[in-house]
Amino acid sequence: MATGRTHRPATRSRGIPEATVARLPLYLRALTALSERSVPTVSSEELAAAAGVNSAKLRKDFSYLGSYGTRGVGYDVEYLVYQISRELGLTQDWPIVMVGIGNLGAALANYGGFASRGFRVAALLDADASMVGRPVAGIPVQHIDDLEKIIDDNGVSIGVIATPAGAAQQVCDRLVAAGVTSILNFAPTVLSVPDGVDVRKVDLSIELQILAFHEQRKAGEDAVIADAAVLPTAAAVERETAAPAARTGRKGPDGDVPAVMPA
Ligand SMILES: NC(=O)c1ccc[n+]([C@@H]2O[C@H](COP(=O)([O-])OP(=O)(O)OC[C@H]3O[C@@H](n4cnc5c(N)ncnc54)[C@H](O)[C@@H]3O)[C@@H](O)[C@H]2O)c1
Repeated sequence: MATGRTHRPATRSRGIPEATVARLPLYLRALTALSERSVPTVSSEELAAAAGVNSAKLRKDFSYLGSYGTRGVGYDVEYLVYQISRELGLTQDWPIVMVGIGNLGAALANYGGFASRGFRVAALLDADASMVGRPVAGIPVQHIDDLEKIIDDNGVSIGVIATPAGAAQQVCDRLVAAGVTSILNFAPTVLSVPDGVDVRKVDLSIELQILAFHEQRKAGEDAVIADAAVLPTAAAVERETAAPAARTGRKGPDGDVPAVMPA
């Protein structure tokens, strides 16, 4: 039994590496913005910059799609939108269910970006009976007891979990038993799923912790720079220490008296 992230080989059966698949939504987002501005073509450099990806990587990624662009013209924006959408399986609608309609679940349900990208919310489910029938984003919340029937009736293969961590595994097991094969998990816990089930995990606090790590490192570098900045002033110290050194005859390793001792 596998756990955690998406359980797929590094290369998909059609020969597109998983890392390329992960970048396709970035290209699609940038291309959709260009398409909305009626931009007909885009160079690999412009698109790479808009997607926040290295342009050589972009050209390599597009070669897997059989898309090479036209020298001097670039890539046809509309065609590339179609190609990437097709590759990502977005040319069809995907019904999804969301489980756990609290603060986060309600915010997700209200997010317009799912529908515009072909993800239709088939049902919002919660274990709290007092929430049943209450509309969230115009969709009445249904009880978790109806999960199996809803999944079956709507042909749902993607489930979103936004329950407390303690309930997430049990919800996951029910989703999988009912036929769901892809899960987007917002609960801060690692889910165990059988082979053939994909789990993607979103955890904003982990992203923040990574940013905190970089902030800390930047602060450390700034401190080093600040220390370096005081070195000229330390030259004064050097001048001061030079006199006693001259008196004692002590020398630094390169013949000079060290201005500042390492901390
Ligand atoms: N991934 C992230 O970045 C991120 C951000 C915020 C919150 N979270 C996580 O998302 C989850 C929800 O957070 P929240 O603030 O919306 O909590 P919340 O308490 O407001 O909502 C949780 C909802 O889940 C329901 N629920 C509980 N057990 C259930 C079950 N077995 N079946 C169906 N529904 C059930 C509750 O009735 C409630 O409506 C938590 O696990 C939280 O840690 C993750």
